This record gives sequence, structure tokens and C-alpha cells, in this order.
Amino acid sequence: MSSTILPPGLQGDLQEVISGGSTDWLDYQFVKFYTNAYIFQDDKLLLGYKKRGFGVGKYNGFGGKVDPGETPDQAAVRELKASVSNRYINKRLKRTQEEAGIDAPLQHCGTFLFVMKPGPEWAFQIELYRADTYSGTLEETDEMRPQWFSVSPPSLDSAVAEVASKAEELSEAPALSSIPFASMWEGDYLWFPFLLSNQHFTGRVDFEEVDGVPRLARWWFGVPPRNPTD
Ligand SMILES: Nc1nc2c([nH]c(=O)n2[C@H]2C[C@H](O)[C@@H](COP(=O)(O)OP(=O)(O)OP(=O)(O)O)O2)c(=O)[nH]1
Repeated sequence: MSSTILPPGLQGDLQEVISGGSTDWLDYQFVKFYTNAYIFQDDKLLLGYKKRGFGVGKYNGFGGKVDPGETPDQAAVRELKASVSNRYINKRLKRTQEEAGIDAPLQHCGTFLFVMKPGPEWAFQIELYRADTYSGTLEETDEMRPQWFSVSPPSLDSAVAEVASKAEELSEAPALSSIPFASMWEGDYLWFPFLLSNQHFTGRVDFEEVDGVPRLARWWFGVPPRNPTD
């Protein structure tokens, strides 16, 4: 791994792990914050099939916009509950919160900027969370259908090597597991190895629409420098 110039919008002491694409980084006017949470249990990962709205028809983690006055951590907890229970009543609406949805000890595990053209004038800054356990009852909602997928978490090095070898081809997402990459956001397979191996990461993905379909145009992912004594 070598250090490099970071893409616009990224900050920190980061070492590049993977990058690609040849277009200029896309412009954006401002940043909006979003969350995306992943629940693991034993050798399974919970994803939701998005039934409506942005990303309809794709499998994804559970999340949405960070509301004004909320921290991303708070939004991640709220969105996780709301995504998997019709009976969840939002505290912010000053109504009683029912015991519904799921709770999980979410840990922040990564950040990426997502820019799309044509699209909104903002960059999506997506704060990623994961947990290895949860409590509560999963329910299908009008927004998401939860579904478990089997995973075998790779070591970071083997996962990165596999992704790097495929990334230039961009024809097919790697078969890391039974995770349905073909039905997910096209850039997800680039950073899933970090999520699966629990390695904190930062990155950026730019999408450009071709014939109405968003296509990966440029990407960069990095991790904090490793301690040489590790
Ligand atoms: N896995 C993945 N998720 C993405 C990508 N781009 C992207 O916006 N997302 C996520 C971030 C958010 O969790 C979600 C977008 O939020 P949303 O559009 O569903 O939010 P929403 O308005 O429904 O939220 P809300 O009504 O519940 O507040 O999609 C991507 O490339 N990969």
C-alpha cells in the first residue's frame, strides 16, 4: 500500500488500498449525511431489499438521511428501527415509541462519499455501521424486506487482493460469498471486504449515468496507516 493524494472531499491520514476509473472527479455543491447499517449474526449478514424510493430493487444495509439536529450515530439507530418495523413510532414526532424494530450495538466502521451525475447537486456522505448482534423482531416494512445471506469473512489482505484483481475488469463483481452484489449498488463490492473483515475505511465513489443506468466512473478507498509493528 502507498500513500497518495486523496480525492476531493476526503480527509485524514489514509493509505490507498484500491482506486480506479479515469474520469475527473465529479463536482458537487455541498454534502448531505446518510447512514447505512449492517447486522451480522454468526456467519450471516442481514440485508434489506429496497421496495421503493432511492435504490429501489437493490439489496442494501439499513439507513437513510441524518435529520437536522441529529448525529449520524443517532440517525443510524433510528433508521435501523424504522427500516425493519412498521410499528416503530418516531420519538421525534413526540409520540410514544413502541417496543418495535431492532436494536443493535452499532459501531462506526467506515465512511464514503457518493456522487452521481446527472443527479442531485450534493454529495452523499454515507456513515457506515456494523454490529455482531441484535435484539428485537425483524419485520418486512413497506420500504424494506429483510433477508439473511451467508458470509465467510475473509482476512483483509485476501479480500483486498481478490477485489483488486477484479476491479479493473468491472464486468463482474467478485464472488466473495453469497452476497448478491449483482443486485446491489455497483460500487459496494469495492468496499465490502473492509466491512466483512471489520477494517475501518474511507472512500469515494462517483457514478455517471449511461443509458439511464448509474455506472461506476471513479473510485478510491483507503485505510488508516498500519502500525509497522503489527
Ligand atoms: N450500499 C450503498 N448504499 C448507498 C449508496 N449510495 C447511497 O446513497 N446509499 C444509501 C445511503 C442511505 O442508506 C440510502 C439513501 O437514503 P434514502 O434515500 O433511502 O433515505 P430516505 O430518504 O429513504 O431516508 P428517510 O426517508 O428514511 O430519511 O442509500 C451506495 O453506493 N451503496
